[in-house]
Amino acid sequence: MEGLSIEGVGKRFGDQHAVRSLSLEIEPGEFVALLGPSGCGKTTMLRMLAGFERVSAGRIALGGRLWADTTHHLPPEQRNMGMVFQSYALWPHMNVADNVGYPVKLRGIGGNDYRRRVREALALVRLEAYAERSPQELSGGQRQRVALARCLVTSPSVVLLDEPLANLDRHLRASMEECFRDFHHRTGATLVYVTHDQSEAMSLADRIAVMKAGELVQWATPETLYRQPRSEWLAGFIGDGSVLSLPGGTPGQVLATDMLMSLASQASGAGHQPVLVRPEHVQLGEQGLNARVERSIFRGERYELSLRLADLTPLVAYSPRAIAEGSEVKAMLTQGWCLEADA
Ligand SMILES: Nc1ncnc2c1ncn2[C@@H]1O[C@H](COP(=O)(O)OP(=O)(O)OP(=O)(O)O)[C@@H](O)[C@H]1O
Repeated sequence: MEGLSIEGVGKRFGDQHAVRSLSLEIEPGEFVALLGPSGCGKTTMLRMLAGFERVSAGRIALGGRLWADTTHHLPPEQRNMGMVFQSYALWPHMNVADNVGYPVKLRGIGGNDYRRRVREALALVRLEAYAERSPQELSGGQRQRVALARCLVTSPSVVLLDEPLANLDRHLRASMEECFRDFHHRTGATLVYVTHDQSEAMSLADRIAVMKAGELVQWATPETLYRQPRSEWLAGFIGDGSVLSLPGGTPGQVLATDMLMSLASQASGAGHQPVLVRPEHVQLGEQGLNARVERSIFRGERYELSLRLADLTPLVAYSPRAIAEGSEVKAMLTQGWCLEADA
């Protein structure tokens, strides 16, 4: 298996930079998500990987094989990659088995080899019993599994997925996430998965490239993105939490309780260092900063509280029990993470 290498890749449409100098070294068999808000350039990056768009700068290679640079462009069918779209793109006049077998037929493979490959691909997505059905007779999740089977029937070393769960309801998304995990585990293919849904990216990917306005903001594991997001913008994009402006600390520094409480109690909006405090690092009790409960939302296993500190800074906390809205509480901050301020 070979790694996918993206070096300084850029894409311009006229004057507009859709992607700027993006570099990622993706390990063989890694599950990677490109995550970011609408318009950040993730689909354009995926289309350059697929070979549907040319690169305006940089280079893309799989192992030792050059896929694209500014003078060279390997066409999609020579890249040994498969692609899954949110629209499924199944042929309505073909049954499930014929849809799955189509790419194999295109390669001139027939007979027993053809039938074996289709059977194995359908087994991988657990749809053997649906081989004779037409796509219209399937649910959205089943159609997406057919699209997955069709993509892996040619054993690609790289699979590109463009928001594959966007058309599915919440319940189905959860079970399809399991299907992708299983699919990744069984095939060992390198997966590049585009999504704007941070919880989907966090639960699926080994590493996530977060993009904003065409640029890479951070390339890290889900745990690192959650615990050590680089910037204020990223902290707001990933997970729950509050950002306090404190008069001390430097970006990349962890603040323990004493230091954090000392800075927070002198803050009163005077600080300039953004500090992320996750809800699990806010303890309600006998001591701490004075806060007022503005909203309490029941989340099943806990209550999510929106607090307001005396200097009016909002603070999110969790509580195992209900606390009435309007109550006065005391909040201890047990850990903070210093962020880069947004420009
Ligand atoms: N063919 C094109 N011609 C001109 N501009 C384009 C083209 N394709 C994309 N763009 C622009 O490039 C930017 C990035 O678009 P892209 O589709 O990659 O973003 P995205 O992050 O995938 O967004 P979404 O989640 O909404 O699909 C956008 O501003 C878009 O308008």
